[in-house]
Amino acid sequence: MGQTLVRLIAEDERLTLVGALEHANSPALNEDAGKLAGLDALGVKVTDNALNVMKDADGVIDFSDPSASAALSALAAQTRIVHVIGTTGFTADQEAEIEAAARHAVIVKSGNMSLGINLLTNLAKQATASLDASWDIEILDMHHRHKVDAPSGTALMLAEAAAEGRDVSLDEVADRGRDGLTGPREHGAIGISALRGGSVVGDHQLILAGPNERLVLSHHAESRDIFAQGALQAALWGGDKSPGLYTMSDVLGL
Ligand SMILES: NC(=O)C1=CN([C@@H]2O[C@H](COP(=O)(O)OP(=O)(O)OC[C@H]3O[C@@H](n4cnc5c(N)ncnc54)[C@H](OP(=O)(O)O)[C@@H]3O)[C@@H](O)[C@H]2O)C=CC1
Ligand SMILES: O=C(O)C1=N[C@H](C(=O)O)C[C@H](O)C1
Repeated sequence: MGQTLVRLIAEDERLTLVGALEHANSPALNEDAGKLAGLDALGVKVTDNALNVMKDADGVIDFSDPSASAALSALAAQTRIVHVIGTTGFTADQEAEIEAAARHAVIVKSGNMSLGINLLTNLAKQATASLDASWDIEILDMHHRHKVDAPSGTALMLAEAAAEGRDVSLDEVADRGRDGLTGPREHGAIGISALRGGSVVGDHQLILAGPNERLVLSHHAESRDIFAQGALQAALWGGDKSPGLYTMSDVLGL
């Protein structure tokens, strides 16, 4: 995602790349961010000194790792810049750290930055609010073989929306990953499953399996550009907002 962002920022005259961050052991340190993204040199060297970069920036766009994103949110609070978080796979404690940082910085966080998925999330809520619990809800994600977290952040967004539509707590009804002699499906459960393989950018389905009919809401990401475009839109949107924790629905006005 870093390389995709560098490319799209270089193409957008509203935006200037002032830094590119990696961790202290990254082989990319001191490399030119433009060259790493397959462009001409941009004169921006990759660094692990986040504070140094952030003090000169209006925003930081972050698709990295949960502990890195939680730490970065504290620096965003310190430097008062917009923090766009696309990273997925947070623990409850890391979510709480980000919420605390959002008292001092504009933080836009979403498990999926694309317009299509954020619209689908609304549709998921509408569909599950309209159908009773005789319709079983199953959510499926498929991603490339390099993805390290499961289920995807998007699958969890869809599950939250489905639970909200049905007016139940996701924690109480989520059924994550079946294996072995599971017994019959729990009435009212929201099933969440993950497939990994190949170079799939990101496929999601919300399946409503009812008595004698099945409704499938699905989204296929065809390029990672859609996530980067959403993140850049969020960074620009956040520029004149008050500190707080926002979502892509806020950015898109959905
Ligand atoms: N919300 C959305 O729309 C999207 C979210 N994502 C999420 O974004 C995250 C990253 O995805 P992706 O780009 O595919 O993953 P990659 O592994 O390709 O990129 C993550 C990068 O972050 C680096 N990194 C790890 N720790 C730190 C740190 N402490 N400080 C700075 N950089 C660090 C990694 O370095 P190294 O490889 O050396 O460890 C790597 O270069 C994932 O959580 C993914 O689920 C992805 C796409 C869209
Ligand atoms: O890791 C990815 O690639 C993606 N992660 C996000 C997720 O966990 O939902 C968004 C997108 O599907 C790509």
